[in-house]
Amino acid sequence: QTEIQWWHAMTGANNDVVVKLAEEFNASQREFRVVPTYKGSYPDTMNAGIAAFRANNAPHILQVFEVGTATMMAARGAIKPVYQLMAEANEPFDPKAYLPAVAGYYSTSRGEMLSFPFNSSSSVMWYNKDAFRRAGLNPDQPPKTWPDLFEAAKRLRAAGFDKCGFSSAWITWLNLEQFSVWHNVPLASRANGIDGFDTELRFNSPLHVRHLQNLVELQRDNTFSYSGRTNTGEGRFTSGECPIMLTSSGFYGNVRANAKFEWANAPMPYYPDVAGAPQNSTLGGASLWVMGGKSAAEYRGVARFLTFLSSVERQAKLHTDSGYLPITTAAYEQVKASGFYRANPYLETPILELTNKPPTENSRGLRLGNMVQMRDVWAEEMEAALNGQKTAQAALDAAVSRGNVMLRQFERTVSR
Ligand SMILES: O=P(O)(O)OC[C@H](O)CO
Repeated sequence: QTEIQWWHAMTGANNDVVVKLAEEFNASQREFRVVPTYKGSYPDTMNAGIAAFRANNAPHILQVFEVGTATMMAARGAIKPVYQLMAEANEPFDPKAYLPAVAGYYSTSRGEMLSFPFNSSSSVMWYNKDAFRRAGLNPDQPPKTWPDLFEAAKRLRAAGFDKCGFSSAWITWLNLEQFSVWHNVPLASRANGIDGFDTELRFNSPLHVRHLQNLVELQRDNTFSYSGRTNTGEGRFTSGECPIMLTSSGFYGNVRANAKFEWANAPMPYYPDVAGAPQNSTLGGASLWVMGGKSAAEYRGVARFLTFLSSVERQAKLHTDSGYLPITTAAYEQVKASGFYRANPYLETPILELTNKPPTENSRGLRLGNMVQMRDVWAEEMEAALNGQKTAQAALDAAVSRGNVMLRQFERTVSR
């Protein structure tokens, strides 16, 4: 049997999904064996994959979150483009089968899909309906705007959620990246880097500063409570500590398994005085990158596995089990036709956000080199504001200028 190593970053209910998919594939044929291995958070998994490639012992398949896309795309020798892999192995593969937002994210400007969409998400607002009742808030009318959310969070705090009125996982994803896209303001020039690596960061605008300043002020009495740079703080929602948590739609599996209260989700909030908001959201989650330098037999196995993952039934199930998106049009249509969303409307929230309006230059997506490292710098600066060490303006100015230096470093690396 030829072994196919699959490194991933999924925990809890989503780890179960990954393990089950590998088991099903292994049971469906005898030639190949897919071995999934959890390698830590998204940044850790990506770093482990890159380090292993340098040491000549990369896995065959590496799950990389959306922020690693530009880096992986530029790492030409290190990866085997998926469109090429599938063509060489004579496996059917049609980029047009995917939802346009999904295909666009992982394709070159020539329409070549370089990685395989697996778990695409968008960010939503999860909320605890029981907590809303306790605070005298209508559980069927979640806040739509940031000012409404702040008011609701104050009421929740006063009703006993004194450690956390609301919180956000992935601080930069929700409060800089999706925030910019949702408000149709640039995170960076050149369509957020999609039109070229010669892009400059733009998120120190008055709107961005106002939002961070609001978080800083609300944090003084725990109306807002910081939950870190990745998704490790999400458990504060399921434990009941934070009654509102902004994070991925892919949190669904863990919410369903662990929350002991009635819950729902709703679209991300927006500032109502921003013309055109809400715009549309952009893609989160991850895709599968096939690593370079493997044998023809191994690549045949990888291609077979990707075909296995492409079945409409399997994609529909991945969506309804995990809250990640139905990434193909066929899977979405199948789930819609089954009436599933009538009973589970919260699984459609991220799709409605993504397709809320036709995308603009500011909302097609993001493609920034060195973004994994940049996110740490952005978060560090936001933390400095939240800790009272810097003003919101100074923090975002520093995040932008430090980030621009990293963008120029990346540009020099790719043009070499
Ligand atoms: O929790 P996920 O898998 O939807 O990922 C969230 C963000 O996209 C990470 O950058």
